[in-house]
Amino acid sequence: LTRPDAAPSEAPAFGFALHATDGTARRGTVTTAHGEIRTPAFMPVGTLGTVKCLYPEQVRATGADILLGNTYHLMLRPGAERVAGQGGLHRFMNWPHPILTDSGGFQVMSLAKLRKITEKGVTFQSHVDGSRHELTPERSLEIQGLLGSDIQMQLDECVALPADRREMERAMELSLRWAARSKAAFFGRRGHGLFGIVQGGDDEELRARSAAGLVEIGFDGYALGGLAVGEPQEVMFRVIEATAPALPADRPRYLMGVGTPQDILGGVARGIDMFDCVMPTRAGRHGLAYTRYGKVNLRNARHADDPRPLDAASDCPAARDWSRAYLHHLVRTGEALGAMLLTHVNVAYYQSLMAELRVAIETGRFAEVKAQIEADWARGDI
Ligand SMILES: CNc1nc2cc3c(=O)[nH]c(N)nc3c(CCO)c2[nH]1
Repeated sequence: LTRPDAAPSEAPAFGFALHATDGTARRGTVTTAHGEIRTPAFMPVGTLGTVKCLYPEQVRATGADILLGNTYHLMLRPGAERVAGQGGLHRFMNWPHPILTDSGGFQVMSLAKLRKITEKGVTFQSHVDGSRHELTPERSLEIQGLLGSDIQMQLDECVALPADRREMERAMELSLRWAARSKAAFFGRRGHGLFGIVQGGDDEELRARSAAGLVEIGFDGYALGGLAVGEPQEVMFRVIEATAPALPADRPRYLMGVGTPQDILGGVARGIDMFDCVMPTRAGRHGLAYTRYGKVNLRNARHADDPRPLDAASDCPAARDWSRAYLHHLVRTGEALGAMLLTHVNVAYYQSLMAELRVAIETGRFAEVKAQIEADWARGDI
């Protein structure tokens, strides 16, 4: 792995290598200035420069190669220039491995107040203190550069579904124009990549136009945006099936904001390489555990006298070394250790799922492993 303080000249060039495919499932490696990412990969979300309730080394020990940070949140607190002054986000949060930052557009639309979208960019009021801010494709990349993230995302406009076709077309075409401005503004230090984001809602023709437009501009990777915004799973899968084949096979494909273990399994099967979702971390803080046999709600009184760990076979200490009775007690009393242990359980489960899928694709057993995973989920936690 590259030293976190590697001088730009020593950093490896940004790249993607495809090692194996099994059907449309892909096994690859993304190379960045701060190290390699084994795909299919799940990125735990570290919105404010922390994966909530976990130490960075715990996150690393679960098998995570890359974290996600957010331009919107970090530009408001503590400020991009301040993070840069502290040596950048890797140093600031003591995570010397790859980081991907989202561009802020999605978070503005879902969090900020008084948002206004123009050709230039988006203006908004902070949800924290009401202060006014502007994000343009150029300023978003300037912020991501100050943070020092290894994979930077273009500023885009994501519309909630269902939406009418004109609205999806307008946002898709604006995002494409912003993609071109992002490419022009991106000063890609060695080992840092810029991803374009496919929009177009649930309309396959709009998605095809967006993908073709992005490929024409040329990016280091391509994200599928505008999904996991309220549409049924089968709509999401249909959009992936229509879009993935239109993207270059030799570039990473990132499905933004996805998802449940079931969404991820279906996304990997359809050719997606990278995922991010707040689900494992957020659920952990709410007493919900993800295990190989499905979800377990530790708030439920049925666990009050259960001496068993969540998963005795897990290599995650939080799933192995404490009883359900104890976890139930911590959740019911609102003890911080409850959120810490269940976040650890969930992030470790998501990483173990990705590791199992990577091996399955390498060994040509993806269909068989997928069926076994789905059978374990159906069996449920007993
Ligand atoms: C939870 N669902 C979700 N859908 C998304 C869709 C988008 C999108 O279309 N564009 C950008 N820039 N980010 C997105 C994000 C944040 C990723 O964590 C999404 N997150």
